[in-house]
Amino acid sequence: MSQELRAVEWTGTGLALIDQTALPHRTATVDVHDVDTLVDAIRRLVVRGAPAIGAAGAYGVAIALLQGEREGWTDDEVREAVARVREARPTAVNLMVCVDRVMSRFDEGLDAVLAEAAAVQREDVEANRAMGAFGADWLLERVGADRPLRILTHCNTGALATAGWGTALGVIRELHARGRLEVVYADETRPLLQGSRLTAWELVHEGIPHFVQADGAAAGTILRGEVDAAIVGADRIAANGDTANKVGTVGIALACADAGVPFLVAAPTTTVDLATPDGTAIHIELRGEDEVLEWGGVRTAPAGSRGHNPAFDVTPGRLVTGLVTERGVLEVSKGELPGDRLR
Ligand SMILES: CSC[C@H]1O[C@H](OP(=O)(O)O)[C@H](O)[C@@H]1O
Repeated sequence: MSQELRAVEWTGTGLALIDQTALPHRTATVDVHDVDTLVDAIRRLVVRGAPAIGAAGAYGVAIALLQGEREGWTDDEVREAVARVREARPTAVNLMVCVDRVMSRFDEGLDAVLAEAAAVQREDVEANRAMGAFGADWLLERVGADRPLRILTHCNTGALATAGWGTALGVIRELHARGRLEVVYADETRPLLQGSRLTAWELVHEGIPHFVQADGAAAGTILRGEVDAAIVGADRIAANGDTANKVGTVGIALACADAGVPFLVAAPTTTVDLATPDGTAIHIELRGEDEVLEWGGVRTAPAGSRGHNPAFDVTPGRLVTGLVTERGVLEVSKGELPGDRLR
């Protein structure tokens, strides 16, 4: 059920976004008919996940066009509104790539913009399905064809984070569909708990066996040999394979390297940014201090404490065993680099 849900849905006159801040205990949608509401929804992670915000940004061009018609905006004012959508979050390159792709059809009018946005969404689901197969094939061939696998993942990379099926969670779904998944260890993923709230919600709905664990448990789980591989998503992948992903990812990669456990990144090629040479050039979003100082509106840290809240970290390409894309698996740590292979 959850694998088929649509985090981003065009209604014909606007967007219906699953409100991911409300899950798992409440299902709600946010209806979007104007640019300010869309920018707010992206910034508050109502809609989140690199490919999902890419799809939302793609349709954001149509939202700006329709609002411009209602409010009598000039083309320049519509373009300025689209730029605010494009800049709503800085790290996930999918947002910029998808907005730019749809804007290439701006002068053809609303129908062309909607057709391009629909293509963005359709192609993302197709890419995720292909990634699922490539990733499952790679894992079963390299890690263990003789028994079901134990997989660790971080944050949420499922249908909620994409146009459908998922990236890393799409590989996990594929293993489960093939009867080759024993268990998933899902990091809760502080501070916004995308793992315990969203990944667990998707896994429960599909009967996929899993544990939710504290982020701090991940390295020990890996070093004790309790998982066969780790697989995560990505928000921006540089030409040398350095990968920006949810904060906490690099610790998992370091533990995998020490334990000799494969560390896989699953992402569509729309997440690869060949214009960024390496991870030092990736803008890491710093989010509000309160997200780490409180939970559910209740302050957990004492007054006087400051919050340090980078939303992502960068895993060096040398630690990426494999980059799973819709075009196959690049063994980045062995020198198969996105910049060489994906131009
Ligand atoms: C399928 S990409 C998901 C990617 O995006 C998440 O970030 P956020 O929840 O802040 O949008 C996280 O980095 C995931 O790996």
